[in-house]
Amino acid sequence: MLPMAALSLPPVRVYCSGGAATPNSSISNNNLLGNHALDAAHIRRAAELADGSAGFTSPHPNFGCVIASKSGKVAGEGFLYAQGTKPAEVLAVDAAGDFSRRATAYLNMEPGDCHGDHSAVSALVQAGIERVVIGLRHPLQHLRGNAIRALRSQGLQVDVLGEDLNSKLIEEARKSCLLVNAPLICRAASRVPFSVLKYAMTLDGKIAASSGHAAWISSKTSRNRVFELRGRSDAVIVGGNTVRKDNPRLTARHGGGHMPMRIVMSQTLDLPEEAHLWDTSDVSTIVATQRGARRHFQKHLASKGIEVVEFDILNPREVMEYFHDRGYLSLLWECGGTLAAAAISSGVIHKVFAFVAPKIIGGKNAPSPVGELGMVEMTQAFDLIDVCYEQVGPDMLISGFLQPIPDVTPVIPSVDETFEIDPTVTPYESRIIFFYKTWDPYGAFSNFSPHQIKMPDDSGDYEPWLSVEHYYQAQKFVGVDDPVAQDCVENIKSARSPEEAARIGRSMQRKRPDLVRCEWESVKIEVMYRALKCKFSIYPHLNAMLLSSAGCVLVEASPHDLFWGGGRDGEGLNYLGRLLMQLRSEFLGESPTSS
Ligand SMILES: NC(=O)C1=CN([C@@H]2O[C@H](COP(=O)(O)OP(=O)(O)OC[C@H]3O[C@@H](n4cnc5c(N)ncnc54)[C@H](OP(=O)(O)O)[C@@H]3O)[C@@H](O)[C@H]2O)C=CC1
Ligand SMILES: Nc1c(N[C@@H]2O[C@H](COP(=O)(O)O)[C@@H](O)[C@H]2O)[nH]c(=O)[nH]c1=O
Repeated sequence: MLPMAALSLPPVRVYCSGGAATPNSSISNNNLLGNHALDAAHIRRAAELADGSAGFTSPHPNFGCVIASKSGKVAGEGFLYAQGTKPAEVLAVDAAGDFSRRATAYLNMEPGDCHGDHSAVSALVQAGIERVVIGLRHPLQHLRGNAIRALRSQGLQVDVLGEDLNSKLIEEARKSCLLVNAPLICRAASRVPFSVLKYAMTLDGKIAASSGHAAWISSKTSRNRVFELRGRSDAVIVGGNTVRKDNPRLTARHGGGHMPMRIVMSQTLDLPEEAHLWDTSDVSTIVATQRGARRHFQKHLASKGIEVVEFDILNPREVMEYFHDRGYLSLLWECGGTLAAAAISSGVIHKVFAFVAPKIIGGKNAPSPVGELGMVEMTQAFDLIDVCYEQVGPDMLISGFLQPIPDVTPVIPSVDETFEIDPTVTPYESRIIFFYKTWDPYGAFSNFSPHQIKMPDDSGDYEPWLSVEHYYQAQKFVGVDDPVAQDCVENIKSARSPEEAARIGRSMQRKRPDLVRCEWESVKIEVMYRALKCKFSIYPHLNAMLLSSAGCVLVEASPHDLFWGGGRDGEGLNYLGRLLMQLRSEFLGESPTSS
């Protein structure tokens, strides 16, 4: 896990995703702290907890929860480990047990019950929580205010920082909540993924020698820290020249954690035939290029399993908008100064991590971290915000925001607020319903939504599966007479999140295609249909959501999965959307062909 200094929070480490607090918790003496101080301290702790899965799972909205008894003592804690795992609130009330009665729950962020099952809200209500203190309203428009309203309607007192509670201490606590979900907030407001530019430079401001040699400027300790930063990202990006000069791997070698994808931006596509990035056995690579660039080389990359995405104009903003639509939350730029300058100029970089090594290399033509920005006076320089200084081994790490974390309150009104402004606006009604990420409206249509299903095994006994994705991925290897395939089924089954299940299934399929059952291509649609039918039969609220979409075309907005998804420009087959529509017709008693 990345030390909390990366978020400017106190350096508290969290090792488990749920658990009872130690009896001599430091936040226990109500007499010493005023009410605001106590609220602020517990909210800060919830924010620390929320960061607990960083580096272990792919980036997702971060939730932490602290349950404190009347005396102010911590009775239970929890955090969301991964998308699709138990909500922080459920873990915390479980850990607190009977101490939850009449207790106060502290949440760094309003729960985003995106699947209509309100499990976080229900857990708090059923546990007998009396008061809920919330650090931040949910930044996503379609979720903002829903849980707060639901809790209040159940008679719980809800205090939101900055609305119901105001003071300097509260403001500081709220800041920790903003920091721990900065990627989500920045993404929601700017419609591009949260982007961090990271570089290592010498004391005289060079990122390589004049020859282009750069290994290594920063110390091993700093480079280990970079592995952790990579583990917190959906993808790492470099420019074509860094591939040519460094032949990087860009993997997160921090020990069993989340592995980001690799993205190369190259206009010319004049890239080496062989490169570490073309080895996709552990993690995939996407090359973003100019439309029409070196088609034969595109074919060469495709033959190695590299996805090539063509852009009419290859600039950082277009590329970032594309990856936003593809669901990416957080990206790490590890490019040289040329691409870094283009990215800063187009306003897509939110944060900078600069490792400064106490070395001098000199060199008139040695590259620097940021190329031409067109500024002529020092007064034009960008001032970083919320700057942190930290010594890492012999190096100094300076980090800060290039843009302030947006205040989502006035920018993104809730659905209710929108409706109050313009009653003709019905945000959920459109002829086509796109769904993709589970936190999107209609995210429950995704196979990654955390809804357990029960499916019959070979002998007809019903077995539980944590999600449709778990079941679907495992079916690829079921019945194959090889211990590796059988292990893989078990690993998928016990994967903690749908994303992890997908990663295990896809990577095994890529590495060992011989272990995939031979009839898979002809049965996979049927497998998916049965799993979906179970999911939408056993959860009444999902069934209602599906039926409420009658009349709308359902499209899984996956730009890269051209079989189950709709593709970037509608070129995908959208089999997931089709199956859901078929199922909807079946539930409505219409003939499946009518949809
Ligand atoms: N110390 C450190 O932290 C780091 C050091 N380095 C060092 O930096 C040097 C490379 O620096 P640099 O040449 O700046 O490398 P970049 O990573 O910035 O690559 C530049 C390339 O990015 C591609 N590109 C795609 N779109 C754009 C765009 N819109 N604007 C600009 N470029 C675009 C082009 O590739 P194409 O030509 O293929 O079309 C361009 O040549 C190497 O010596 C490397 O070792 C690199 C990264 C980090
Ligand atoms: N030289 C340099 C860095 N360079 C960055 O790291 C990449 C190499 O990554 P990998 O192949 O995974 O080890 C390289 O292409 C460039 O993006 N990073 C640092 O933290 N410190 C350093 O001194």
